[in-house]
Amino acid sequence: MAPPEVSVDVYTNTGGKLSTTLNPGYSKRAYVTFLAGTGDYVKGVVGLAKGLRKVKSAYRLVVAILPDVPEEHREILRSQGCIVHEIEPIYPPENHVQFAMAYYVINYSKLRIWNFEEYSKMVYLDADIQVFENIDHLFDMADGYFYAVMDCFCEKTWSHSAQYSIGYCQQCPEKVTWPAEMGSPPPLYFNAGMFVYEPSRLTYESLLQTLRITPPTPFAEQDFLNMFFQHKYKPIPPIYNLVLAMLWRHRENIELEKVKVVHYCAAGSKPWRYTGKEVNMDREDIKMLVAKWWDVYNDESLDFKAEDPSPEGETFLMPSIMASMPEPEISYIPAPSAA
Ligand SMILES: O=c1ccn([C@@H]2O[C@H](COP(=O)(O)OP(=O)(O)O[C@H]3O[C@H](CO)[C@H](O)[C@H](O)[C@H]3O)[C@@H](O)[C@H]2O)c(=O)[nH]1
Ligand SMILES: O[C@H]1[C@H](O)[C@@H](O)[C@H](O)[C@@H](O)[C@H]1O
Ligand SMILES: [Mn+2]
Repeated sequence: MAPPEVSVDVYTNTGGKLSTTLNPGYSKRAYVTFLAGTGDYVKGVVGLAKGLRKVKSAYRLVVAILPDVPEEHREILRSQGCIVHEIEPIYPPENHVQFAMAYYVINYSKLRIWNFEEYSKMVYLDADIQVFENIDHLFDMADGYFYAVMDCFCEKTWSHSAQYSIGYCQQCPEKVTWPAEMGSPPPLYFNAGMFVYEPSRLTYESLLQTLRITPPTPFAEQDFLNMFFQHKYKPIPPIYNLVLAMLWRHRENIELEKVKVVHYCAAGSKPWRYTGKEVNMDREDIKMLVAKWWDVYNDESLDFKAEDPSPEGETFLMPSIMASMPEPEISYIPAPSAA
């Protein structure tokens, strides 16, 4: 049976409030990011909030913050229209593991976002991500899966892995094939800087319980989520999370002009720390993408204004329109053959 239509207040990312008759399901969507510490990642979140506004996203940005984020930074985020949601840190079980980056340990706290049950569907985005085109259609994909973009194993951060020492990457599995004597190739592995998921108390509890018996590994919660959602994972095209190393490792897999979401994760590429000195950082495409991030960040017209009326042509999808919409065009990347 169809859910009842009720009148609800919907706050849009552009600051408007739409009081209208809707299927309540559509108001229960939001973007979510994560912020820890007193450092400069807060700039990334501000940039992201402004980026989502620029592309006229219909949904708010929730920021899951650890207790160590200073009040001053929380205030900046609220003044940019973000919903600030404090979470408790999560620590993995004790183990002597070397994380690919020492600070990755804090990322286990991200698991708390499965407890945000006031939302039925969320799109998680790292603070070092920028959205250059509207991706609201990702919320319309079928429930019951975990959607994310396949990662690349070619950078030095992967040097601890078998993939790296063999020279195997799932982005070009035919180039260096997985040695038969090592069994079947590893399952598809996603980058956990961007994903589409459904908050659920049951899943949340299962995540925490599983973590208790799972020793930490170099890519922290990214490895953990890959293991946990292995059978629910559906790859989406790299335009939804351009891991920058793809530009010099697998250029043939990327249509740069079609990219909607850029992930400034390569060493030296965080726009707010960018110097251009690190390896690959003097590339023209990188300079262009860093400049594009700054354009959004510095654009005062994108600052949140609480009194703004909802703009005309807001891309808010009414159920009746939704019904006549074609399915979003997602061409799933085929899995590499197990042979
Ligand atoms: O001091 C910090 C460090 C990190 N973060 C948050 O944690 C996220 C993850 O950190 P990075 O973006 O620096 O990490 P990478 O993109 O290099 O790492 C990748 O691997 C990580 C393994 O823990 C995570 O899965 C992450 O989402 C994934 O993109 C940041 O975007 C930001 O949201 C902070 O708030 N403050
Ligand atoms: O999974 C990792 C991780 O996201 C790193 O931050 C990034 O630099 C690597 O390229 C990627 O493969
Ligand atoms: Mn990141």
